[in-house]
Amino acid sequence: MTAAFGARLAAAMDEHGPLCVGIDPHPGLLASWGLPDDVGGLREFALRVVDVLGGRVAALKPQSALFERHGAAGMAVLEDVVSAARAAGTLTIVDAKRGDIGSTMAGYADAFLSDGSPLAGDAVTVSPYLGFGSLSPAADLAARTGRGIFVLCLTSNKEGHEVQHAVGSDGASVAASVAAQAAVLNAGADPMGSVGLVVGATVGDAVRETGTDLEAVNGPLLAPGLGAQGAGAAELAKVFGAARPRVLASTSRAVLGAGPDGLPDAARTAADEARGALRA
Ligand SMILES: O=c1ccn([C@@H]2O[C@H](COP(=O)(O)O)[C@@H](O)[C@H]2O)c(=O)[nH]1
Repeated sequence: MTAAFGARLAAAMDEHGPLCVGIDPHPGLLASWGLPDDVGGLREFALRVVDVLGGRVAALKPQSALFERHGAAGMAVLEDVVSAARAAGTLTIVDAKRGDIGSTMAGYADAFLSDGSPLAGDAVTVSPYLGFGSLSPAADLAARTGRGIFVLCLTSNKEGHEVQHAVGSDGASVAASVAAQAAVLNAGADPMGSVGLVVGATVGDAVRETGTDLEAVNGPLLAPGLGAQGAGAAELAKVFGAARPRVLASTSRAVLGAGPDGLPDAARTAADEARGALRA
């Protein structure tokens, strides 16, 4: 039986440091790598990232949107990325941000979390804005297959504020409520559970302002926003406070922009910065 995602991610972070590199094949990045913005360019770019960084970072995070924009052939490349990363022994978090009513969520869960699905990496990002309970099919299937989910909690974009800081009739903010429900699913897991949260490194004081208890979550905290979105080591340390040991810092364009030859150094520097910032 495969070990639970939380345990596998904790081991990968111990071995490689707390860095996840996003595979975001933006048209501008393809151009800067001298590649065409077509499915051939996409394939070369994405598989090169896996080839160079596989076995060097805790996780890779392919951004589904940038594969989907190439249609079915782009999705086939995403499947190849997941498979190549698995062969390299590197965890993948497919950043697809899926969320729907429970019956449809079961379909997304099958696609991204079931054994034998070519799109199933080790974890997938999901959106709780149809209600946290609507994610149950994904949380249940992830638990059964040793995979994980990352639930959007405090996203790195400024527009997330209007939804995530809103306060419900119980007096709790939406973000705090998402975190509390993740904590229930992770209760008792050791070294940590497989239900993670997405909390941007750019969110400033939002954790405190929303009363979100990240320490209680007992799951991984995926922190995008480093580099291209403006956050650095200082922001990372400040946002997460005492929850730092469970943070998986994530960066895409800032590392990918170094080009294929510069990738190893850029990833190493980013990993060192994240490790320094998150050392408790
Ligand atoms: O709150 C969130 C959730 C997800 N993301 C994703 O992470 C990467 C960030 O890319 P950069 O190039 O490092 O800015 C991208 O795929 C986003 O969709 C996020 O940024 N914020």
